Amino acid sequence: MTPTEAGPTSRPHSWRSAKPALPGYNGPIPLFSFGIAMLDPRLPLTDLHRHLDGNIRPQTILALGLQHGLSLPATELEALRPHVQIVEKEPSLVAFLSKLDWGVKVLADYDACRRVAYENVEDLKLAGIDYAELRFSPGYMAMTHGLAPQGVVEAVIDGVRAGSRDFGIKTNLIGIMSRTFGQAACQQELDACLAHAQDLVAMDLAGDELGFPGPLFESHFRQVRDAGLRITVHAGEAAGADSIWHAVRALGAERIGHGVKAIEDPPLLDYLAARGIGIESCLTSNLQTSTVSDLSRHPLRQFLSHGILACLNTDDPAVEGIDLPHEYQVAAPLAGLSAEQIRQCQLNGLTLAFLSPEEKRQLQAQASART
Ligand SMILES: O=c1[nH]cnc2c1ncn2[C@@H]1O[C@H](CO)[C@@H](O)[C@H]1O
Ligand SMILES: [Zn+2]
Repeated sequence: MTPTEAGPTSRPHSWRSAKPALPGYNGPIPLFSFGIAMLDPRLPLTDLHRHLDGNIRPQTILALGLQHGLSLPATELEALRPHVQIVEKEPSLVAFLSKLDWGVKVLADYDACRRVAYENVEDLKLAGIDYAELRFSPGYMAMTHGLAPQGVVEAVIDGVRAGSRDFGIKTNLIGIMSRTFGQAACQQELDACLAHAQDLVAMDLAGDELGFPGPLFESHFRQVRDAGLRITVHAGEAAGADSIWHAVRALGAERIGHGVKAIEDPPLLDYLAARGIGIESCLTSNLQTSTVSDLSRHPLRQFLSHGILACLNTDDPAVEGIDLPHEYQVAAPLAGLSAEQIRQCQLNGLTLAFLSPEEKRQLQAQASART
């Protein structure tokens, strides 16, 4: 794929699904989402919640499958697509997550991990993103072919660093513990990440929130805090507001991934707003996991009007068949956000980034300088 000149409003690249990936998008799209730029080019565009291992291109899955002689459910792109991309709303988070599996099943060696990490940065460029925090689960990426999680961490660092250099995009990495595989597997992922703590900005907990609740991971996050890494936790997506309370009070989360269920607990809304705890919203993902039944019912606009620092992000863009411009230009208007609230999300992305004040100033200065 050749990198193209892509501004923030460029169309998704051709390997994305040709049509909107969702039943929810077949309805009318508000007129005001056309013709009015929902992205402010004078502000940096950030994606703070983006799984690198949930953004493996379908073509790359095919290519790696062929290269390593693996048997895939299909040998052509269009036939493979329904196995690796959401084509219909899934009934649950766990059903949605199974769509990520083929992407990691083709990671047969460290070069494959390096390749997908590198391509992830090219995708940022194609989407017009200025800064991203790419998160990944080394154990999940390692498990099919018996790779060492620490080797995966090294390959991902290497690939993302090369991509950042070649495509000129600022990135940071967040390590994920995949709760779905239990406490011991998470400890292995944590050990692999902490061996390279200087190359990561934060740790996260992702996967099956209902089956593996936060209290199982308190000792893990004690180690994360001791290592001086920042903390974001997936919470209030499949489980309720209690899961968010636990993430902020017991695990030390400064940001919450999704946090949709906070809307059920007004004192929690007050708490998040008062403490400046960010909510990393991922609108299309929340629709595709059936966390919300319809984007018009998504609580993001209420979070914003409550003064919570919420921002717009992708989650697993290749699996969802979207990228960040779609979230700003289509999903956010469908979720009832005003143009001013959408701009506030863009601002909040910079505020919430795991960057120093000086790095934020630099990103802002670069955006201000473009015409
Ligand atoms: O929306 C999500 N909610 C919870 N966990 C997720 C989501 N998307 C991906 N993962 C999980 O993150 C790890 C890979 O980075 C895997 O554990 C995957 O299941
Ligand atoms: Zn996520």
